[in-house]
Amino acid sequence: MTTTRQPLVTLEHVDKHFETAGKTNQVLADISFNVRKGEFVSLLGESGCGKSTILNLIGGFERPSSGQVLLDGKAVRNPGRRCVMLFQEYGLLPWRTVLKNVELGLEPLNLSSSTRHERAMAYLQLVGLKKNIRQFPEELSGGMKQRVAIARALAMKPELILMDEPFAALDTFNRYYLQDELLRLQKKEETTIVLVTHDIDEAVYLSDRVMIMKPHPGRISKSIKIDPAKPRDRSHGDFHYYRRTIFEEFKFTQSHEQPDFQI
Ligand SMILES: Nc1ncnc2c1ncn2[C@@H]1O[C@H](COP(=O)(O)OP(=O)(O)OP(=O)(O)O)[C@@H](O)[C@H]1O
Repeated sequence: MTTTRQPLVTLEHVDKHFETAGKTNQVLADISFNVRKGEFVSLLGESGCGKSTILNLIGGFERPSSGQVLLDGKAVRNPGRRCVMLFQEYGLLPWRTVLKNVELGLEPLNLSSSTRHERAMAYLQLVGLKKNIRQFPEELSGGMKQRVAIARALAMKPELILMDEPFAALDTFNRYYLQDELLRLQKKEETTIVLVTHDIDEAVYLSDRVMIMKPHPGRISKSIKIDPAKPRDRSHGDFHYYRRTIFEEFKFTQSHEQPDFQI
């Protein structure tokens, strides 16, 4: 969509290792890629190949062992307000209601309390939780908790959203609905999104580019540009072409075991 724009995110020759029980575990090797402003990029790869670690590096929650991670040309050293991370485990505060959890993300933004309330309500309506605003997280299903987390991230209107399997706990109907809403809002607000997923269908539906990762150590093996205009038709031949192209990338390297993908 916005392929002529400047990079917002740049990874240059990033290596990452962790020291665990006296042993070095090299998780990422020589990762280099850009994400342009307004672009939607997915990271797709088997469990443990380092996808979440890449998000943590971009978000400033981890530092590279070597190489660098840049946001708008400046080295990322800490988490900042320009970027919101949507965690797998929702990150909701159990003692705050649904509404107060969404308002929480807006508290540092210096908005009036009425603006904060209105914005939180608008995004809760978007994710279909307007009737649940006074409930607490423990009273919600996993999918509902994730919808609260999505509403909170979107309400903050960040330049960059990092999403770690945000739709995995949702049923198909809610997943498709929220995927469409996410694309609509992303286009309107020109948000840049990096998504981690195991779901090939989801990656093809949402992304401008899919980065395929291979493990041990984690590296980018291929970058596939997804050309058809959005919203895409999941039943169209083009869509199946991209699904098949991506699936083939895994099929021949993992013949010893079943890939943990949804297709
Ligand atoms: N803070 C940490 N300390 C030690 N090891 C870590 C840490 N974070 C991640 N790892 C290791 O790095 C490797 C990659 O983990 P990561 O969560 O990035 O993979 P992933 O591809 O996102 O996996 P999944 O799809 O299962 O979420 C794993 O072996 C994991 O144990």
